[in-house]
Amino acid sequence: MRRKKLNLPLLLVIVFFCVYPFFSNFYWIDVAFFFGVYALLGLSLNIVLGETGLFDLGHAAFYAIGAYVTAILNTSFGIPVIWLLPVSALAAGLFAYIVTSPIIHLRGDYLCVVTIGIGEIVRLALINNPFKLTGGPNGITGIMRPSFGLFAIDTSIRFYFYVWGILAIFIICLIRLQRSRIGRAWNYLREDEIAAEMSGVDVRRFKLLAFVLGAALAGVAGNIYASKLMIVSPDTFTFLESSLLFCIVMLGGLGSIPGSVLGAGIITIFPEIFRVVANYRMLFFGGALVITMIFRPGGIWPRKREVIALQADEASDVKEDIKALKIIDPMPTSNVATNEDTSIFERHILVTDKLTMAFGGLVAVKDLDLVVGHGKITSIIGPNGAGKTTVFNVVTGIYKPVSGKVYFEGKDITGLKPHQITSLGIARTFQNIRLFPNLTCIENVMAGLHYKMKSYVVSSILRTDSQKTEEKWAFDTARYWLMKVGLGNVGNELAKNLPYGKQKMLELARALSSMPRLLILDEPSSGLNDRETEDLMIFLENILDELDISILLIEHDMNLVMGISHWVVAMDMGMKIAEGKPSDIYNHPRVIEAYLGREE
Ligand SMILES: Nc1ncnc2c1ncn2[C@@H]1O[C@H](COP(=O)(O)OP(=O)(O)OP(=O)(O)O)[C@@H](O)[C@H]1O
Repeated sequence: MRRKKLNLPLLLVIVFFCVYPFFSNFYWIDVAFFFGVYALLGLSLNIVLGETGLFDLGHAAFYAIGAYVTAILNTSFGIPVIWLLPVSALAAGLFAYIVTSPIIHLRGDYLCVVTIGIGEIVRLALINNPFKLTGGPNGITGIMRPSFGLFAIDTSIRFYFYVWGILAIFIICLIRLQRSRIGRAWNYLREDEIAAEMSGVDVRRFKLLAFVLGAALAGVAGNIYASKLMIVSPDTFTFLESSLLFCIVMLGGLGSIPGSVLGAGIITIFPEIFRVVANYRMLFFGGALVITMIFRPGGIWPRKREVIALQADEASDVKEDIKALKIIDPMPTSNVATNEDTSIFERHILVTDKLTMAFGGLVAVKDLDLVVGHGKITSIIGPNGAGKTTVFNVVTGIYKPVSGKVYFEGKDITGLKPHQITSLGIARTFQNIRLFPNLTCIENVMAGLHYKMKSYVVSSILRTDSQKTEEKWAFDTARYWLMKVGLGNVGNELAKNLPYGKQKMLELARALSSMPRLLILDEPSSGLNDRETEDLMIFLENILDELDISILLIEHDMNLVMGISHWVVAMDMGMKIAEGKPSDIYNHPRVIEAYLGREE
């Protein structure tokens, strides 16, 4: 799948870093050591801020936890610093889990403010020393140096290789995570949380994972820092430190591993070169950040999406038989109740019972009884504001209904989260396309396969055989669906670069890739020209024949509705006003009245 070739620039960089300390003085070796520590910190924040898009301006708190756990356990209990490396990571990760769990639903500036608060609480706790553990404002001294048996890390050169060795290991791990289901899930939710959730990504879980892993890595940096300086004090873990880490990621490039390392280099080396004006360094970084944001909004070294070989000759081994793509089809686990009365549920894949949804005083959907037949196309029509999209949002779990029930294949799915509903076999598209614009088309389609995949952190880092098989399956399946919707030749293109009509088809491919049994389409033909709409009609009829699928759609294009629907439901002001075969609904007086108004 991936072309492997010798990366000469990378090789030269590695050689340079290996020989650098032998041609440098102690001062500059120590600068390079701190460069390494900041690179670790930058990469740790990059997981949260860059990959996942979560604004964390209190990251120094996790760094502090790692440093203080090392300092306390080493000075009080004599536990060797090297053993405390994983302990610091665990402690910082656990702390992150505890403090971010209650606030993980927050976004943007709200999250930013709360993380600043977390950073300040930790710093003040270290100063106030409530449990007489942290040494108050003076901190803790006398931390031992790390050692591997008799080999002590006690010189500048050894510390240099120690930190860069650990950094190299983490970079490899992070690259592997980036190219796995986990990295993609982080990117999906950074791009569009609702679309990610609707594609089957458990958004809360992956946000927490980003915080925990980011904090654990910062904890490792804290341990290394404490063992080098042999002292820790609260002045190191200030809001300014968190802002510097923020600068590293923003300057380097969001989500870019080399960018974070480069950003760390800028933050550590520049103040040393311009020591005379060191007092103005924050001014410099602020200015640099503003200039970068204006001229290179993606950062100095933005992340390039991986280009995966998609040659036509490779396409021949993709099986046309869709059933063959169900290689991994885990039975979705669900704890939903099964309704005993099976008669209506045998004939209909989706049933809503007296569904009501209100926004404040506005009742958008009222007592709606809706059924969608197995293997049929059911359309909902109605004037603007009739409540059609709200029905979709309730069925797919984006909104919780005020009252009423939603049954899918006889199971009560009311109130389940969108990703749980997706994993049960419902997929949807949105009225205003919701793609992951900065990801490639193939990555967009792979989102639909996320919930069927099992690999997690360890298997992704170790690249186990099952993880590689799963990745290949996801890639082949996504490529199949891209070809199926006529986008086989744009797999590596960023979704945002596609014309509107193709974006619609890409969204459809993403929904279909999850192999849903119910496909929900919100105005699929809006923005398409006549030719494209006709192609869409043929496509929908074909997939209905080919797949074991039912379709529910909202549409304003009456030619499409009347042309392909088996059943039409008309809504007005949140209520069902008529339903029946397309020919019955077309001339139905209540429907005409809803669209055109009552004749005086
Ligand atoms: N999140 C929300 N908050 C408040 N009001 C909402 C929200 N979503 C929808 N509404 C209101 O609910 C009513 C129904 O909206 P809905 O989008 O479901 O209609 P629709 O039939 O899909 O219309 P259209 O064809 O224009 O998309 C409208 O009055 C709308 O303003």
